[in-house]
Amino acid sequence: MRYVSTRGQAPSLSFEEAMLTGLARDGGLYVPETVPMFDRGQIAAMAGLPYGEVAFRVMRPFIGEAFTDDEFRELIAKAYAGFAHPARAPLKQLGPNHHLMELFHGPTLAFKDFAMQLIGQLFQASLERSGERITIVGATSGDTGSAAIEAFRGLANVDVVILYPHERISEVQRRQMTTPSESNVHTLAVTGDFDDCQAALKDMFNDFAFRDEVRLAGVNSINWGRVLAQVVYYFTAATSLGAPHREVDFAVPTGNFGDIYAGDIARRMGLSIGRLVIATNRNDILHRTLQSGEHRKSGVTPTISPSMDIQVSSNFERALWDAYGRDGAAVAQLMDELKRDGGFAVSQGAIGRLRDGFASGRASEDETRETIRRIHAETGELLCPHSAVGVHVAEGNMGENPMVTLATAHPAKFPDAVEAATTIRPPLPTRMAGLYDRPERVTRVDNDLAALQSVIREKIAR
Ligand SMILES: Cc1ncc(COP(=O)(O)O)c(C=O)c1O
Ligand SMILES: N[C@@H](CCOP(=O)(O)O)C(=O)O
Repeated sequence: MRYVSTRGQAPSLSFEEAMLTGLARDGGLYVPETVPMFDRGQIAAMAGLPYGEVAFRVMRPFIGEAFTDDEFRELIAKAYAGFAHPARAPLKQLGPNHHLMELFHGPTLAFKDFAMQLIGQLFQASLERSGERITIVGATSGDTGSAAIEAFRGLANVDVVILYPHERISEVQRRQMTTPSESNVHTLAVTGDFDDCQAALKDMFNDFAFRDEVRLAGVNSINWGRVLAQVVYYFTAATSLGAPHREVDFAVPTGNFGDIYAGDIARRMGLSIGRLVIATNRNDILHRTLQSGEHRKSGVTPTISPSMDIQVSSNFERALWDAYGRDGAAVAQLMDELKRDGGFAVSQGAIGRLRDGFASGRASEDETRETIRRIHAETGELLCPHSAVGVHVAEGNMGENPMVTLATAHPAKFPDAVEAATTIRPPLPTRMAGLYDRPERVTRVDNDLAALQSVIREKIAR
């Protein structure tokens, strides 16, 4: 299995190389050259298997020679051992044809743990073999950062540097990143919004001298390994609801487009997914794109679902690459226009293909709060605001198929929003007791590439 860049100019790589490389050297994202397909029998056989076994079967065809079967099984087992629910990604019924997939039982209470815990294991195994030392730099709107720190803290051959937008994440998210005391963890509060942090991260990857000097690696969903690990739970959910014998729809709270893109990969592997519904908050560039055919940035507006306060949706580039018939030159031109002019018109053919694969909707702040209140009153389930955006949009897109909404974070990560909607303040799980008592460690940095690079050099020179 080889991986190629969405911009067509970087060398193709193996799974392990693509995982350690992060962003391709032409600025593109790595994607598998071909997507392996399962037949109906192989998919039917996954129903009811333990999560780790489905993870092995789904991901194995993508990893090539990087790990033996035994090694890979062991790394998967270690990755999911710390999850608090035996099913890992349990389904709950919300209504007659509507299910919620709870993806927040990992160590940092967000769906990011599914991929980050595994990536942590894969990186460690790979670095132990090579003896290399790397600097992971990540941009976060709150959840990726805490999951990355949890996965990499204390490792001897890794520094992990996280950029988050100052005052634009919840207190729990901030404390998860600023209270770990390990000396290889460095948290930077950057002036600006998540898009600024992600743009700075990509600029660092495109500065080859800096990239090579610090041996830069990335664990945002830029990294194909992140997307791959998120493909698995589409299989566990759909097969438990009758796939491959019937279709299942999914509604996905969406920001950087990594999670829903993983669903698209599952569908291309042969899983009977009907519609993939993009659910956005007021930062609705993806919903507007599907409606109008025009992909155009507007400013990022802070919302009660801060992890989705994103307008430059990194993985949409992967979907465009597919929609433009895998034409790297066309994608490179669109990305230049996005950077230079703030947007571009999607071609007729490409927007048609995107509309065939994806539906979309958005939730206002009031709709999000009302959904949290109503679902709690009707079912007893407390939703985090991101999951509530998903449920609201799912309800407007119900068809014949069962609908699964992805619950992407635990309500206790966003206690203010949940309390405002329900009067209930969701407590943190006991394993996180003490989060409010520990001292915080964070460095304020301006949104300036040279300033960020200089702070990173300082932090890793220990
Ligand atoms: C809680 C939560 N929900 C949804 C999303 C959106 O996921 P994606 O960026 O993969 O679209 C994020 C951030 O990524 C998140 O942290
Ligand atoms: N919402 C994310 C944003 C980064 O997304 P990623 O999937 O590309 O890492 C966050 O919580 O940081």
